[in-house]
Amino acid sequence: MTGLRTFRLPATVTGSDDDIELGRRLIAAWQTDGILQIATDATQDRTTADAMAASRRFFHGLTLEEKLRLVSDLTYSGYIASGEEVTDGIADYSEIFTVCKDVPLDDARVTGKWPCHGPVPWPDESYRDAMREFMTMLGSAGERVLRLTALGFGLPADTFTKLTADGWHHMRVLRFPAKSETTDRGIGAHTDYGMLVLAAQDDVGGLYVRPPIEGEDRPRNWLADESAAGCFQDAHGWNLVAPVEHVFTVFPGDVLQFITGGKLLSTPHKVLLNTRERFTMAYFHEPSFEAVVRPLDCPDGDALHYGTHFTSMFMRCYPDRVTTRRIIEEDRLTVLSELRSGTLHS
Ligand SMILES: O=C(O)CCC(=O)C(=O)O
Ligand SMILES: [Fe+2]
Repeated sequence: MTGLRTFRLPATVTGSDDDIELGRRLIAAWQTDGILQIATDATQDRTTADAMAASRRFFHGLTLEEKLRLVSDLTYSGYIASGEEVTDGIADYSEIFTVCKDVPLDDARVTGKWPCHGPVPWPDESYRDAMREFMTMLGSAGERVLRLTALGFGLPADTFTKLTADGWHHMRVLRFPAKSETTDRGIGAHTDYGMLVLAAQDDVGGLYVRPPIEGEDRPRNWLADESAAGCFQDAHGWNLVAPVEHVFTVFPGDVLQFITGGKLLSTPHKVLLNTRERFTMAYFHEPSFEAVVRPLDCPDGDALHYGTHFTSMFMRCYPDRVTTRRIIEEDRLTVLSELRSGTLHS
């Protein structure tokens, strides 16, 4: 795909006429292309390059055995070997390090057996610091994009960011091998789960997105009987996100589709392997784990509990992981139902 729209974010979003106009243009870009680009400056490019270098060092420098030790039965943070993740029941070939909120063992949510809560099994401190800095940078952009988006819809600037205070922001640091004679599957078609996906990729290419298509019904991925996993996988209508320097890409996730009643759609995407290995980092800007989200134009409508959505999606992607098994064995889903009904607080 050529010519994605590229925008420059203001340092702060005050609600000025320029902000409102920019917000409208972001919305229009997503409604046409499903994805847009944010221009980066030299400082941001340096932070991205440092994180990419840490990612290469990790994936290339450690043996498989060393990487496989970086797993936790408390949190989905940590290493995911090629072939371990499944999308729509089919193995993906990405090799991943996932970073979720780094919650210490003595935190009440960990001792209280909240699912998905625990310390990140970092490979080392320099990797941790590079990833944290990159996530903080994208988090700042994510907050501004959400404020602009609210303004673009004619809503108060904090409509979405009210939900992202103490957000369950997380990231997937990915390496894709070169394609083989037997497969070019990277990751199957899916949508991501929260507000926004902000990503930086290297120069190889392999990500495809599906823009909104007139008359095409999109699954509501948060419902137990509707799934975006595998949807439209082999259909026409996918566009390559060509690698471009000095930008990161941004598209909406499931929670924005839910909250806007489908005015913004959670962008389906998939990854094909290329002729060279590929590195990318996808950061997810999310509501807090405890957030209960309601559609803007139907405040009495069904609610979406973000922590429940996150937990179900990760259990679906990693059915055999120790983390999933512990959630089931210790009945940690009961904690989620208590959180949903408001009988439990952090
Ligand atoms: O490889 C990419 O660019 C996107 C990866 C992705 O979709 C994900 O990690 O959820
Ligand atoms: Fe994704």
